[in-house]
Amino acid sequence: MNNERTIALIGAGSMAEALIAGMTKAFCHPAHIVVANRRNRPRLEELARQYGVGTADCAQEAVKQADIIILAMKPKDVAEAMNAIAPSIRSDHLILSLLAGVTTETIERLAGRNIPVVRAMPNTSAAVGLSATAIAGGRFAAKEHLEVAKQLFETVGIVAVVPERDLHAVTGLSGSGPAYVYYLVEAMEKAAADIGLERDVAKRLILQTIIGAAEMLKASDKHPSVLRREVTSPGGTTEAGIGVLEQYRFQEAVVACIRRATARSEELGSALLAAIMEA
Ligand SMILES: NC(=O)C1=CN([C@@H]2O[C@H](COP(=O)(O)OP(=O)(O)OC[C@H]3O[C@@H](n4cnc5c(N)ncnc54)[C@H](OP(=O)(O)O)[C@@H]3O)[C@@H](O)[C@H]2O)C=CC1
Ligand SMILES: O=C(O)[C@@H]1CCC=N1
Repeated sequence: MNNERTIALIGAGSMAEALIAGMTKAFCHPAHIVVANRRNRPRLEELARQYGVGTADCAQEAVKQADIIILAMKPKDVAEAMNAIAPSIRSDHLILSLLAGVTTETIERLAGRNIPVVRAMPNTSAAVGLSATAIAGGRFAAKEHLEVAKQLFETVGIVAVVPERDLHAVTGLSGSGPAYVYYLVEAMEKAAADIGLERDVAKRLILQTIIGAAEMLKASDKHPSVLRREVTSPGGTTEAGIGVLEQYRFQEAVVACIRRATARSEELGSALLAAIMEA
């Protein structure tokens, strides 16, 4: 908790909350965080009550108090938000953008000045200190800015520094990734109900299965296909089950899913840039 910088979070949604939960455990005292949103005042009060963070009546007020500005609104709302805060942005500010698809160049344009921007793609597991985050620096981000971003995101999980062009793929893979796992769990819960297992028992068994498999992947240097084969007895139950997944082209579906999410990140970024250039 040796960070003394004040952080303004602009946006108070799921990702902002995941970061607040993680940062207040390991990065900074809640008094060093000030949160602003567009209009949902009860949401700010809820975050203040739960985490002890400060709140601001508007984004501009939050920015004036801060050393680091974290952009945590949806990509479609960033132009409006940046218009409001641009007059209060100082050259010693560091902007961290969490926005899917939006390039550092777009943020620099919206800021209207040569400002250090670090683009980050965390995921909501930041709330429990287990985010998989990738970061990339913009044109005016020095080594020290990337280092600050790395330190901040390391308090909520692991951090990879990547070339900015890779962030679309990271978004499709690990930014959206927790949702794919939750979707799998939803399906396992439906199946458990279908085959007559009691709900709470099934929930416990599914959770431990997911945690156990993740821990095995972490602890062992075996390829996932080897770990899978170790579960699969010839003529046994797993082989029968995986055969059905193959019929449904499960792996192809996952690859297509991640490709589509990656393409969507590119679309979000280019649509915003086109709108800014037109305005
Ligand atoms: N959710 C996730 O898993 C991840 C999200 N991201 C990125 O994080 C960003 C936020 O996503 P998420 O938390 O899910 O979004 P949410 O919809 O949950 O929250 C968006 C927040 O932005 C606020 N907001 C909107 N417009 C403005 C504005 N003009 N000024 C100030 N605040 C504003 C909203 O306030 P109000 O409610 O008052 O309108 C709301 O608090 C996105 O850009 C997304 O791409 C990145 C990684 C993972
Ligand atoms: O769905 C989204 O657009 C955001 C970005 C990554 C996860 N959620």
